[in-house]
Amino acid sequence: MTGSLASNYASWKQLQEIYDKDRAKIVLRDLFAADPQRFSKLSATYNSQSGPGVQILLDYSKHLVTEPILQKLFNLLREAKVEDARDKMFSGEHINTSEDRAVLHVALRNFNDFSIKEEGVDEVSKVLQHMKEFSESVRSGQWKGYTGKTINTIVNIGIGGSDLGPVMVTEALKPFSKRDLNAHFVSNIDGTHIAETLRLCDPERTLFIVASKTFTTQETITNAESARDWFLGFAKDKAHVAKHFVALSTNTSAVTAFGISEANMFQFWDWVGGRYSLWSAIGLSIALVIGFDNFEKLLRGAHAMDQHFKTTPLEKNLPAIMAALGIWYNDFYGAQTLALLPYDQYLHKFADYFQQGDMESNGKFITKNGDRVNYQTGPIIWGASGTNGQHSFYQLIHQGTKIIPADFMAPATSHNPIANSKHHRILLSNFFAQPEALAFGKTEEEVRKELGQNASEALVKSKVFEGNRPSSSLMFDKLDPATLGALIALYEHKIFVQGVVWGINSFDQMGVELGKVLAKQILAQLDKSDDVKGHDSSTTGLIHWYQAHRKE
Ligand SMILES: O=P(O)(O)OC[C@H]1O[C@H](O)[C@@H](O)[C@@H](O)[C@@H]1O
Repeated sequence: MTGSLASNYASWKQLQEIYDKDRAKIVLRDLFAADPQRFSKLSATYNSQSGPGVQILLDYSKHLVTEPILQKLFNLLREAKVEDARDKMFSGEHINTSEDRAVLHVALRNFNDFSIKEEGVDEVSKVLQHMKEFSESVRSGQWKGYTGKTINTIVNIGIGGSDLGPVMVTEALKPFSKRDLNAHFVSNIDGTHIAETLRLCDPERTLFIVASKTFTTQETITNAESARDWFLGFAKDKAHVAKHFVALSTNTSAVTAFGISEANMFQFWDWVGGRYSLWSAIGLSIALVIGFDNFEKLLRGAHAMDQHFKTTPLEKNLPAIMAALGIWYNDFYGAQTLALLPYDQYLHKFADYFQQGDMESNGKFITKNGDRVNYQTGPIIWGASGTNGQHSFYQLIHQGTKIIPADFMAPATSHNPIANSKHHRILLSNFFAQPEALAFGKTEEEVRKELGQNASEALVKSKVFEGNRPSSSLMFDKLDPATLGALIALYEHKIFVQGVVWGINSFDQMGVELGKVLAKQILAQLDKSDDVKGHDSSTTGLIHWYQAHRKE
């Protein structure tokens, strides 16, 4: 079986030929010199067609592409039937084939716009209403803890998709937050995480949000049980749990078995993937922190990007353009990674968030048909906010031996225009300078001119920047809820398009399961050295060393 492999497409083969034959000719200095219109040709502006107005500029002119290459990349998307797959997703077809599920995070932010027939979709607005009422009652002080005090701290207990989205979004939208409501996020099973968080909490004024799609995740359930034990150490009476614990889940029976009543449960559905769930009840901590109206703006911003993705021809479709460029580097240039580099401190968790979003979605070597791919699939996602990264890893991006495509992003206006916007102007000058330096570098001739005749050969060589290092630049007005919603949806759909081209299922996560199963087996063997069975000598040796050294 090789029918499902992307490398069989005619356009893939043509792209390979171009790469093999012409890549030495793809030089950004020359391409820009030859065409003064390159920026206007290879940039696109997104204007939201609904919801709060959002504009995003995508400049992709500093990429190692020509117009014919781009055309071939769009041909590839068409050959892979991206538009067809997109329509299937939006109509609720079970495109998550291995789990026989629809993929409908778009339905969570749809506001009854597209017609989608799938069980649960008609309950979305009811859950949103529940989230609205609950978040308003906590924020207004109407909701009281067991001693009649208002809530001043929320603790979201969840991991993976039930943690990273709320963490990233609440950080990104801090300017919209209720500053006197503390928000903490506990994810790691390491007892240090919950212990250090509980030190910051007053049991009379803390609300725990247990966020787990399955409600069986070992880390989350263990952390939630420890939080409940800690709480009952003060409150004593189990009846008080109802005032301090709520659950976000698809699993009603497990939630009630934990002791949280159905009235305090916020439901979602199996067609919401964990890493696509911040739009669902999993976003409750977001609604609590920024208020429901802002949460709704986040959803509306994402929905407007959904409309763009659904209706815009591929050549002007931002997610499709970004997906196409990613494929060019990943599959032809052999790039291993994609760096996400936001020049906005509020986006400092953006790369962490899309590490799961992209890598859990497209880190697959088997196609939906069961073929092993003979090309690269999802990239390694990493990054940090600017300008911090410049003082750490940018050296390698500029002068290292690897090609590292990067997405730079920045707002035109800062939420904190302190010192007369001096900080923001310095920040943005870096945001403009880095992609320029990466693309155009510094030639030997330029270095010699700068250093003068007496400079040693070695010094001259060490200061040469080859350039031709590709990047996108994304700009938006100001980081507000709708803009963030649009940005997240943009990357979600980029991931989707790439998954379709590679022929993989971007919506299961079988790879996460093996580690979980093995850890459970080992947990049962940790007490006695004789119980340690069925492992290789390395694993056995490590467990024995732990057993000989532990002090508790
Ligand atoms: O919300 P849950 O069910 O606790 O899952 C949390 C996480 O578990 C696993 O790591 C994966 O399945 C992730 O996709 C998921 O986000």
